[in-house]
Amino acid sequence: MAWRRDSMDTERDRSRPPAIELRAATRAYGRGATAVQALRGVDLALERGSFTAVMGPSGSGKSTFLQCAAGLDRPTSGQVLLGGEEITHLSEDRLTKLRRTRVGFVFQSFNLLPSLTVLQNVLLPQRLAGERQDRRRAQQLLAEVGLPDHGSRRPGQLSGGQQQRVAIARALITEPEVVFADEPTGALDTRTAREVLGLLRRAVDAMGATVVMVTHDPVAASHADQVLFLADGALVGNLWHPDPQTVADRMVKLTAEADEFAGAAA
Ligand SMILES: Nc1ncnc2c1ncn2[C@@H]1O[C@H](COP(=O)(O)OP(=O)(O)OP(=O)(O)O)[C@@H](O)[C@H]1O
Repeated sequence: MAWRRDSMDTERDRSRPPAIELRAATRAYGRGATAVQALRGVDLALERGSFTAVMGPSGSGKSTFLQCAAGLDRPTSGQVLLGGEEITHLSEDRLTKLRRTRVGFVFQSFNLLPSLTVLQNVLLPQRLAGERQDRRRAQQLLAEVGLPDHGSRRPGQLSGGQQQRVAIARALITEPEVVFADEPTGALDTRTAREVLGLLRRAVDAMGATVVMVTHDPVAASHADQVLFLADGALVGNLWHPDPQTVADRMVKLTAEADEFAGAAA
């Protein structure tokens, strides 16, 4: 059963390196006096089988963090390790391969290819990586996300929530080390959003997937094990076992501080 992980896996996980690690990661856009410090020395390690939400005021560096951690962008200095392997200095070709096989992505806008069937979309990462396309696993994943009979349809024939379920199946097909989700519920209504978050939670609990999710929504964040808070490019706090109200209170405080800072700088 694709969702179940056995206790042996849990034992093994303890002796394995973190799924993702950042060491003193910085990212500056531009140079000299006009440079923007989007990340200012971020240190963190996220264990395999964990679900982490990343929050922060607008412009705090969440997208930059996600892009550097996922190998879509390179930090200006510092290191990013995926499953213990330093990826900062990999060639473009190797980074591209890594993104196709060792990292999964779920985007706000689903990003399915409209001309492919649902099943072909799920298989796309394996196809792009030149790997054997495991139709059985793709079908199984579609069943797991509640779409057992939708494989031959086109994305345009599905609702937004169903498309996001397909995107989750696609993100899991290669058994990636980390699934990065960027506002995965931003385009969904409340009930559908809850279902999608429940699926991400199940992927972590039952499959041992590791999920890192950027979100503005305290309710979405409360599905994670931990929330990391970013402000002005730095990690300024975290919250284990988050509840929506505590997350919302922290965000109000951080946003007020960011506005105050921006006001003082203007
Ligand atoms: N390509 C770029 N060139 C210059 N500055 C950039 C670039 N991308 C981001 N920035 C700046 O870096 C900082 C962090 O941006 P980032 O998009 O990572 O923040 P964010 O927390 O994801 O914001 P939001 O919640 O609004 O999406 C901001 O000051 C932003 O203006």
